[in-house]
Amino acid sequence: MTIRYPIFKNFKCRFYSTSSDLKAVLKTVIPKKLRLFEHVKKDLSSHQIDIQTVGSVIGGMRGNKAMFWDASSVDPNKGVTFHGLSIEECQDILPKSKMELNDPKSELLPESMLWFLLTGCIPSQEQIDDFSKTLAEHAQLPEYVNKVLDSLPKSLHPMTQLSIAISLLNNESVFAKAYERGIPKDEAWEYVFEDVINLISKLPAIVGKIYSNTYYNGKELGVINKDKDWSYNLSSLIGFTVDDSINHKNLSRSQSKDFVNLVRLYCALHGDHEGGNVSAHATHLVGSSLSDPYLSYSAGIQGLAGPLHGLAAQEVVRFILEMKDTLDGEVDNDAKIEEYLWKRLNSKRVIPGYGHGVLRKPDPRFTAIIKFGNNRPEEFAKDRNFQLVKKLSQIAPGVLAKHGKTKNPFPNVDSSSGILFYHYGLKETLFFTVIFGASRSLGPLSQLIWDRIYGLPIERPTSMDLKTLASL
Ligand SMILES: CC(=O)SCCNC(=O)CCNC(=O)[C@H](O)C(C)(C)COP(=O)(O)OP(=O)(O)OC[C@H]1O[C@@H](n2cnc3c(N)ncnc32)[C@H](O)[C@@H]1OP(=O)(O)O
Ligand SMILES: O=C([O-])CC(=O)C(=O)O
Repeated sequence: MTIRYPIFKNFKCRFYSTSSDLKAVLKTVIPKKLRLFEHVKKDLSSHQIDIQTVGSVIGGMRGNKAMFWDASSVDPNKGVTFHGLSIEECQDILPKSKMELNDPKSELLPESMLWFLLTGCIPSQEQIDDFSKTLAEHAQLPEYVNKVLDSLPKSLHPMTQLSIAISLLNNESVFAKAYERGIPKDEAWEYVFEDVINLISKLPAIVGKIYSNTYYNGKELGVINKDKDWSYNLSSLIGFTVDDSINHKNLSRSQSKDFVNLVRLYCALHGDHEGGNVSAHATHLVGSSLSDPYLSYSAGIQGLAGPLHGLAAQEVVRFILEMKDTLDGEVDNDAKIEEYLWKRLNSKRVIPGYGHGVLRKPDPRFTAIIKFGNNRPEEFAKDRNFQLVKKLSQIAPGVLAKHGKTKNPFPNVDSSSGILFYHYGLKETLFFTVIFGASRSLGPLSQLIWDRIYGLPIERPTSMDLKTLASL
């Protein structure tokens, strides 16, 4: 058995376990983390971190270091790191599909990212092969979830359907049942763990069902293959694989492989972005009242469904397509693009896919996704939408800087991803954020398990009224 130990600086997993049982591996990591947590709680609780300002209280708590989140952090200039590793480092070191080990274009698996986020340990290929199988074995949806999804109007936004499906699964919650029965606080995480794995296992089937119901009259588009990874199965269930789906977009074998790898990359990269973003924060907040993982993540999904957050993924594609029409296909006409952007800004609308609450440089996730397209010139060299996305990333920062409002005129992750899915035939723009919703489960739900391991309290900040603020 090959075991891949972490090779990066400052990154040691002393209690590395070869078990293919994720929970067993997690148990080896817990004691050390708990000791550190106890030290922080006991010895450092009164240490001051930052000065609180009125601007932050009325300004969306921007810059307020008020949350505890362990698996990822976001540097304004460098972007996200996962347990200290950059995107490229994760791409290099996290296990890929066992079927594509020798393919340089094969991407890291979201389940590898989940394992890493949760344990801080780099999983071996064998661990991930087994874990993918476990996820696939639990993928089937209970019949009542299918029935409720079937009963929803096709006009209901796919993100609303997603939050409904996830909420419904609260009926399965072993944590909620155990709590009702009465469990000691320090055992809660074990039930939360089970719910989290069950929920993540079922996301491909939920995504597939919503896609099929909304756009294909409920027709079965593909099946789960228990020997395949989570992203492959998600791709099959929306009809994009050659062997396990109807392949309704007539993708060649190589295009279908690309599509699956795009889903893998997209989902691994969108998995976590520290704790303060709306979807992560909402999941954490709701979970702090001991709502089970299904209810907590459903709240996260409802936050992701806002256009300033995850829904920007859909808004960008619509924006790019509309702009291309207006430009009459002249996607390299800088002057016309600038004019288009100014028209939008002057009508007091945002440029979707640009700006960020934390980042102050181009989002490295944007860059990684553009690289995915650049590495496939046979597909993307002539794709005018892709060309326009790249062109825009050269022109929009100058325009936004001149406009002078946004603190960050650079592209964020949402500005590139959708148009690549679009290229392979996934053209239903309202659906893009649903894939984001499947991926964002990785980080916030891992943190939710740790929230219960640490026994974090209910989140309850204090609010202030205008009169009090005005009198400061
Ligand atoms: C996965 C993700 O969630 S990534 C973000 C996805 N969202 C988008 O792409 C939507 C477009 N972007 C935005 O609306 C913002 O940049 C956000 C929501 C991402 C961040 O918001 P903030 O932290 O408040 O940004 P910032 O402090 O720079 O905002 C200052 C001003 O610039 C404006 N601004 C920020 N970004 C943009 C933009 N892309 N286009 C036009 N104006 C913008 C804000 O609306 C705000 O205007 P106001 O003073 O009239 O209220
Ligand atoms: O960090 C944020 O606020 C938004 C974002 O990019 C994400 O959640 O991925």
